Amino acid sequence: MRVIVHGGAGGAPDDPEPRQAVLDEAAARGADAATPLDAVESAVAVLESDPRFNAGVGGAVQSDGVVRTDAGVMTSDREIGAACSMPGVEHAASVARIVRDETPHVFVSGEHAVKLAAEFGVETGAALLTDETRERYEAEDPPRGGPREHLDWLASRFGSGDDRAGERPDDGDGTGVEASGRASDHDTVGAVATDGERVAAVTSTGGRSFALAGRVGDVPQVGSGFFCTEAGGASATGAGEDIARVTLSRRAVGHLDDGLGAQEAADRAIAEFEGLTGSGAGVIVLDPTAAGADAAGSAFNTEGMQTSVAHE
Ligand SMILES: NC(=O)C[C@H](N)C(=O)O
Repeated sequence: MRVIVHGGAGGAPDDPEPRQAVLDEAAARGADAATPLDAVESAVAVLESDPRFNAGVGGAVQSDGVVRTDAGVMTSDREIGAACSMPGVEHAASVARIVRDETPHVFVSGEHAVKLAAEFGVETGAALLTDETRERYEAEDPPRGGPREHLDWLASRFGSGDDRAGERPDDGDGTGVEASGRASDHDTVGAVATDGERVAAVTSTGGRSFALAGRVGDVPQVGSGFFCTEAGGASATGAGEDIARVTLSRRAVGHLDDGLGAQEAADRAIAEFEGLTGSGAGVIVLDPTAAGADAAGSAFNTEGMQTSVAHE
């Protein structure tokens, strides 16, 4: 099994070494699995349980002080499962897999996704809000009223929390965001795996900090946060609204379809994303037909995106 994982694109992390160790562990866990689908689920489960990443425990908080998780999974036979807006669900990717495996649907949301998780044995009621995230939220004078008050509150705050998803380094031309405040150590996670024939891709997240309660980004949207065909798979991270606008993962896999290698496909998809949106993102790509280092590619236009590749 060959597996590539990412720990999110955004600001440069304060503690890259311990984060890299967790990513390496996640990739190794995936490489041991029996199928590509088992591989991506087990790899991402390691990252969802680690508060250094913005998925599961340590996920981004929404405007009402609640962490809601989202995930999507797809396999090369074009079977899809996605689940979103789940408070208290650490392993969102496992719920996405349940949607794929156990329902005739491709996407289940909110309280019904949480009920589905509980009935199929995925833990619910987990404490996803860390003390650090709660303190940061409470320091922002949280809104009390309805969505209009929340929108006013988040106008200057959305995406400015620990995740800083999609933030690009300031290159002096005014298109980037000047690095300020605390560097990111929390970000979306994803994995792509192949056994040389079958492929699976998954992405899991807590979304973006200080988004409107109920906001759902690119991550559980097929073609945006994740995509997979016989040509290969991709998992994206970064500014979710912009990723959805250009269906970044579909774009990367489309370049594999057109005959590009994994690295070229990732590079081209990010170049196109930047050209179309001026925003920041990253993507990992896996090509089941390639061998060795050529099989995996990754690209980002943010300050950082850590990845790990393992092969069993
Ligand atoms: N950190 C991230 O990658 C955030 C994710 N793409 C979202 O917008 O929900």
